[in-house]
Amino acid sequence: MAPQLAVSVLDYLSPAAKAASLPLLFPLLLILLLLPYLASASRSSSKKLPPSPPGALPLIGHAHLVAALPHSSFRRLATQHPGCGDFMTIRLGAVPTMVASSSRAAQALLRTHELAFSSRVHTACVDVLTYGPADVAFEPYGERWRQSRKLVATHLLSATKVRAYRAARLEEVELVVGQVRSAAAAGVGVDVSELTRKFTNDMVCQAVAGRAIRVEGRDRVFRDLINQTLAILSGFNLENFYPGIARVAGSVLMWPLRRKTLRLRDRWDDFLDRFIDLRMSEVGNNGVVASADQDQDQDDRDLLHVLLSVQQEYGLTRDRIKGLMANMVAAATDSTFGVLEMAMAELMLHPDVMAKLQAEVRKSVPHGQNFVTEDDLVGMPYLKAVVKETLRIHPPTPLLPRVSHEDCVVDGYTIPAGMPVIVNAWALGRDPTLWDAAEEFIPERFIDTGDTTCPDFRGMNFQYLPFGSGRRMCPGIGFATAHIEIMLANLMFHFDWELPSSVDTIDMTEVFKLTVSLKEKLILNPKLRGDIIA
Ligand code: HEM
Repeated sequence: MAPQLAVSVLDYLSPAAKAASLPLLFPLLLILLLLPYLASASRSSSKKLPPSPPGALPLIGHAHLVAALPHSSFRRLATQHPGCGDFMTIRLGAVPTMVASSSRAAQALLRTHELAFSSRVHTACVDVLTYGPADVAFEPYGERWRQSRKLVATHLLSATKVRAYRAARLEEVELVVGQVRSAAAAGVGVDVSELTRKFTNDMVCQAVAGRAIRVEGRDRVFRDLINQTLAILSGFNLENFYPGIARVAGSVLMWPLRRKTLRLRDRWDDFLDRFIDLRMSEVGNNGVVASADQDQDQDDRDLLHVLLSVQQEYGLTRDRIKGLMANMVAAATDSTFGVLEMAMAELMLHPDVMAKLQAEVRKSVPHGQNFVTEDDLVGMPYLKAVVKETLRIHPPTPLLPRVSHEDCVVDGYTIPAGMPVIVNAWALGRDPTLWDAAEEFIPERFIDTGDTTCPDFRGMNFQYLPFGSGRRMCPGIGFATAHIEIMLANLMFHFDWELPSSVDTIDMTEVFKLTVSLKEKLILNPKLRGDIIA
């Protein structure tokens, strides 16, 4: 979904192939490019689509107007052009895409016509990397998606399961605090981005595949696979912009990307198969894992164990098990870590907010206790407000990608089946008509004062959708917030934080790879509180 939109189609060829084939390729490409463009333009002209901002060029449409941060470009186009504020049609290559930028538009799509927009676009690359798709995130809406979603919601992400991991979470937090403490003692900086990313990745991997994931650096392999998967999914893909050409000349033009994707999928296979085989040999019993009813200690079971135990009952193929495992780790890691990174960056930019948060955390922990536990979090409304404000101003998944699976009339516009639809959740969180001082970081807006109602992020407030809304909304809210809150609280409890002497301020430049994170690593100097028991 996250396109390097301005990339030329020719970038797909190797330098040698490019040189040899340019004279022949160019006219051919031009014809091929024009055909689907004209065909789709004439098809869509018979429907009344939302207005388009001016400036579309033949062949590439609005792609040149969409920069590296598409959420920001979409908002600029929506606010600058009259009539585009709610819905607009952006043409990316040959593909018309509807973008919804207001709370009213989000509500129309995600509540009034929710069912019609409850699928996602998937391409051949997505299918290869998601085993079908056989995961939760890309699987089209239907019976199989419902079954997969129920499996992960019950056996990985339910409140009971999230609670069951609280001891493991605290153990991981202690490891991180130990590392930061060593850095503080040595007077050196720590890479907060790396620490929080590793913390999230380790916890997610453990919940999905058990503690053995950490043996011999397997968690690092998992992370590398995810990084490469996100790079492919967020990079330029001819199929996303010129599906007609991809169909006609796909085998030639898409070969380099396809080869890269297949190689990556082989690495996923190698990794996940070994893991599944190992688990089956460990449980013995001819590889038959105890069923949910037979298993005494159900809360502690990781997702792989559960999937193997219900494999026969649900008719799960091995590929589907692999798709679900990979999907959970990929969906959970960067989004959750992104909030921790951005929260720490905003706190550094707002020392008054950091001081207020530290005061709340430090006073809520009983005297003599040397870590914040999850029981202590109950008395920390400001911590929760800081997390919510971070999610408002920096939602890690800024765009909600959907596709219409039937023709649908929305607000007088006819959206044809198969049209990609994007809700710009980032724009909603920064809409000045919905939020006072919308661009400012003010956690107080999320403190419930009794006379105002604070927006909640559970998908019913259409001005604030960091986790999406409707049946495709994020199932990992409880899992994510549990990790973010306990880690942030402990970072505030144990340490004071300073910028390295070589730096004046935090560089908030973002990069977008389906999720958003800081472009530069967040390096900070921790100072250990004098009064804390080591
Ligand atoms: C702060 C952290 C997170 C944020 C901000 C976030 C945000 C989102 C958003 C915006 C969506 C798309 C929703 C829509 O289309 O309406 C989504 C989907 C999803 N998220 Fe999260 N997420 C986070 C953490 C997690 C975690 C921890 C997990 C799992 C352990 C997870 C699993 C998923 C899955 C499986 C989907 C696809 C759901 C579907 O299509 O049915 N997410 N997330």
